Amino acid sequence: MSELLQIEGLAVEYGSGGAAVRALDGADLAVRAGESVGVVGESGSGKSTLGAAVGGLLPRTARRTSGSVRLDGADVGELGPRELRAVRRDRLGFVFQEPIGSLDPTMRIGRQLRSALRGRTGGRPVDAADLLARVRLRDPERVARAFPHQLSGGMAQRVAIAMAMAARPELLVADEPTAALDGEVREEVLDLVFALAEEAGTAVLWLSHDLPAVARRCTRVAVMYGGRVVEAGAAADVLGSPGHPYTAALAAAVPAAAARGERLVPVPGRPPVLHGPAAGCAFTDRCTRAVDRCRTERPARAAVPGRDVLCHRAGEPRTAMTEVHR
Ligand SMILES: Nc1ncnc2c1ncn2[C@@H]1O[C@H](COP(=O)(O)OP(=O)(O)OP(=O)(O)O)[C@@H](O)[C@H]1O
Repeated sequence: MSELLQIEGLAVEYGSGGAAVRALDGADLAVRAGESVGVVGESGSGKSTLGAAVGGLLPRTARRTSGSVRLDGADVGELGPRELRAVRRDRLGFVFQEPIGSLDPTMRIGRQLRSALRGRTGGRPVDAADLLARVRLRDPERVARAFPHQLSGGMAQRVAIAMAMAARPELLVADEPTAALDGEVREEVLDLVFALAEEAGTAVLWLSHDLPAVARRCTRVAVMYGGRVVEAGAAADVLGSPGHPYTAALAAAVPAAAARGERLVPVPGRPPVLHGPAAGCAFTDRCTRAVDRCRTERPARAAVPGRDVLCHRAGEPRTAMTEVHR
């Protein structure tokens, strides 16, 4: 399968001068057509910046300092505003944490759907109620007549999903789409996202804090730390036998481990805020396996079968890696 999305060595900084925050520090990620990839990491690891860069949606204060984001081989960063708008309209869909933010408070939902989808349905007229029914909203006619403030969070997110998926995009970027929702609604909304994506053959890039939830729904997982993807591979492999000490720590902190009587071990310390390229591995200060070179030498992709791991010690036996955090 060919890569639909290919991110290579992507570095993005917010602001300028010595105070600039380096949100991405050479991130690599590939997504194939139709597959679902979960990107997990603590707050500040760079997930949202990565997602925004995919659609050329970075704010004005952000600057790409190196690397590339390619969609079917074309560098998104090199596109002019018009081409970029066309890519976003025809090939990409976005769903964010706060659906209300992507809806116009002054316009009824039906009208917003029609206006957002004008020119995106291959000449077919936009049937707002039908689109709303497809995201399993009850009484879609009534929802179409409603204003955004009249909807619950879950309903508004379904509307946002309807907008994002109506043109059957090749790639849906879902940035914590359920973080603001309650447990049951959260699962329903996630079910919906993945069902619609599967039906349309849409690849999903899901940015999340929740490693086990991602492992349940995604074929592949990418773990971010300090603005880099430190481990990527098949979901079951990455969670089942982590190759990076940070992934091992995240996996060990999963509540299911507690249910089995194992001790939960959070990662002591805080993630870094970078003001330039990390000299070595950004996880060094929190890593119980760090050696001298971790501090001074940036880890390159290690040769671990079936996955990409950025760790100087990745070639060592996995059992030793997981024991550390138990
Ligand atoms: N608009 C901005 N201006 C300045 N710094 C920013 C901006 N957006 C993000 N950052 C910084 O960039 C780094 C990466 O943030 P980002 O939001 O991409 O991470 P994240 O993993 O998505 O976090 P969260 O899960 O909290 O959304 C952080 O240090 C953050 O403070």
